[in-house]
Amino acid sequence: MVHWTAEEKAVINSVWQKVDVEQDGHEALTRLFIVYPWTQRYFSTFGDLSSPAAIAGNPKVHAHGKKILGAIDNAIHNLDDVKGTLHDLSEEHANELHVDPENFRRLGEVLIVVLGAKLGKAFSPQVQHVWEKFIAVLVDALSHSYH
Ligand code: HEM
Repeated sequence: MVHWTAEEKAVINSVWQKVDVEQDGHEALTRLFIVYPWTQRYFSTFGDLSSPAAIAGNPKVHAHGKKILGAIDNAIHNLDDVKGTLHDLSEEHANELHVDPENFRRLGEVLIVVLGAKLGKAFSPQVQHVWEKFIAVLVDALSHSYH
């Protein structure tokens, strides 16, 4: 079981309060598709992803980014049981969507970049350190059904 100190929880929550699930989710998923283009292959139903402008302007990317950050929001509200909270999503990604779990790390990485760009100096090394732990817990929970 993951242990969180009161300080770690406070850091995660104070950053998350500044996040706009819709806008920042859109930015994170746009970044995922541009930085790691092979991740697009799972989203053949999304239509035009042929250029950075097409990706950024695609309404399905917008809607799906919000869904992803909505799930992360749920995990943050349940820090003491991230694994249980994301259990069904892990099953779905493993058994129905067949997403290579390495891609969860990539999503975590672009989220860190989005947070860093948004918070600037407030996203200090200490804050990043706590967020890297959260991302590791998130990736582990989503990867659970692959084990
Ligand atoms: C790491 C954080 C991630 C979270 C929290 C997350 C969350 C979600 C959520 C909430 C859904 C909607 C599930 C539903 O409505 O039943 C979803 C669907 C999906 N996810 Fe993820 N996801 C993540 C990463 C990824 C990655 C990295 C990929 C692939 C590269 C991926 C591929 C998909 C696909 C293909 C769908 C179905 C999309 C559709 O057809 O509407 N996910 N995900």
